[in-house]
Amino acid sequence: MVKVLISDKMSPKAAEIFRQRGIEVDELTGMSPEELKACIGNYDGLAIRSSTTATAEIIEAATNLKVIGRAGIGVDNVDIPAATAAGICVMNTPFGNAITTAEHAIAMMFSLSRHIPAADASTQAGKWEKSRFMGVELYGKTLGVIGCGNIGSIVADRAIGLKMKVVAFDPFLSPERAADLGVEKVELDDLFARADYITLHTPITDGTRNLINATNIAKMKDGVRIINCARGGLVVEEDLKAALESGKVAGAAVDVYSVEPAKENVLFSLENVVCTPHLGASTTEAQVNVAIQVAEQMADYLLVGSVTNALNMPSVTAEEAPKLKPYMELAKQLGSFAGQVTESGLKKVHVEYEGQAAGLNIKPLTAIILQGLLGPLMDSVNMVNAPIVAKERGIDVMESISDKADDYQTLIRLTVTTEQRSRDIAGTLYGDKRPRIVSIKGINMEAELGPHMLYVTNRDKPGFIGSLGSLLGEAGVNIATFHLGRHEAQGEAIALIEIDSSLAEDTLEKVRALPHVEQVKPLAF
Ligand SMILES: NC(=O)c1ccc[n+]([C@@H]2O[C@H](COP(=O)([O-])OP(=O)(O)OC[C@H]3O[C@@H](n4cnc5c(N)ncnc54)[C@H](O)[C@@H]3O)[C@@H](O)[C@H]2O)c1
Ligand SMILES: O=C(O)[C@H](O)COP(=O)(O)O
Repeated sequence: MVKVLISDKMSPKAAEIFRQRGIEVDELTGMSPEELKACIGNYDGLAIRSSTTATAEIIEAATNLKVIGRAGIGVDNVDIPAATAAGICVMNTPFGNAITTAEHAIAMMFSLSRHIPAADASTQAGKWEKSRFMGVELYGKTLGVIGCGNIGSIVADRAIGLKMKVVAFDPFLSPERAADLGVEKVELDDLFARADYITLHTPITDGTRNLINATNIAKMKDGVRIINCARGGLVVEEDLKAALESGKVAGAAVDVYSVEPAKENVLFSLENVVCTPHLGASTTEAQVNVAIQVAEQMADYLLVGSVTNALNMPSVTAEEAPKLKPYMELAKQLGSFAGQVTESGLKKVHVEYEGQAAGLNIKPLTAIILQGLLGPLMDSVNMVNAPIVAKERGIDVMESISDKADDYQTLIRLTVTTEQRSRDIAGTLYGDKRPRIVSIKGINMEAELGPHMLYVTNRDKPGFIGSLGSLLGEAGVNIATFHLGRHEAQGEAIALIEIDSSLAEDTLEKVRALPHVEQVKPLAF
């Protein structure tokens, strides 16, 4: 039975959905990394929020893991390259908590402007410090949004509703989208120079880490207020502390920290700082949204093979998954066949999808062809990492589609170019949806591949088939099917033979020694 571990506190909806879909669920929250490492090998899926860190070490121990689902947006707590290398799909729920987080940023902006947390504490302590908590209006102020994606654009929309002027810096924000949102797209230094409030909504990347540092703070307006509901690592906390103490920055509202859980932090106890414990996504609505979404996505992946919101593999809808299934098998066979007969450095791979195959979602099919192709040549290649491995090895991968498939309704043709030669193999599916190989090196044949195959290329001469049959018979090897093809009489010919057991090395040598034989390869599928 498929098993999933929920290792962070999540709406009960997630476990409910897994169980409804016939998946066994354990909810073990608050585990130490050692405890997680000890048990992760039992699970096919891992559902997390931000408290669990899926390190390379955890992933190495996750010998059965197929999917990590993040009930939320940020995946900086998952070692995606390690997951990819291990063939584990990593998915998140990119929209489920966006409104909630944007609302938190707006709430933080108000809290900061009107000192609400400090005023609340003071008032409830019996003081009546009316003059201590003089605030500022948001009306007419300029808000600088850094990162204008899902959350940043909702923040911008709400701020425009509050009659603020919004300027945004985001290298991927198109002028059209900026116009639609009603924001002014600006360069970063311009934003620093103009904003009364700055709110951060980028992921943490090499380009955004430590973005709010002493140098950039110096470019900001005196009395600027900064809101961070994205990731702690965007801010050099010591630099922000110094700027808050000097008054350069009038206030900061902080939901996320460089180290979490933040039991202590240099920003704590400063008069003009408002802090929340990573609450951006913590509303009933958002948590139900992300829990339902992550459980459905993970269950779909584990049970149906559909892929939604994955960060390291192509998407496959639930509707596409059953249609793709037999093609996946065909793609795997084509790739694996080519990989097993390829002996020198791969330079180029061309996959042609013809007829009905041309109408499919071809990305996952190409990925599985590459897995089959590279698998016999290198360790640890899987459908998730195969396209990356191919790119890293400098293998040029080309895909093309054509409505026409000559004699077939549907066809996939794989052409592999090595340092020495080009080889092609094509396959189809008939009504029974079982893959058939219909051409190898341009020689037509029709073969189903079994677990043990023998691939022989030879000159087409009388007597060859008999002597091969006798040799296998004498070696006690039973022939299940025998497929032949040739270019022309006496020309290049191919025999593809399914045998009931693998061949011993000495038998293989005898086959190689038969007259007119050019190449002999045992193949396993
Ligand atoms: N506090 C919370 O609880 C909470 C909740 C949800 C999300 N988040 C954080 O918020 C971040 C943003 O979420 P989102 O859904 O809006 O993501 P998103 O991917 O929709 O938007 C991020 C935007 O940042 C932009 N960007 C990337 N590099 C940039 C750079 N160097 N400078 C400026 N912009 C840059 C991207 O182009 C993109 O438009 C997430 O990565 C996550 O870490 C925090
Ligand atoms: O990236 C996110 O979705 C937020 O940081 C929310 O994190 P959480 O699920 O731990 O609240």
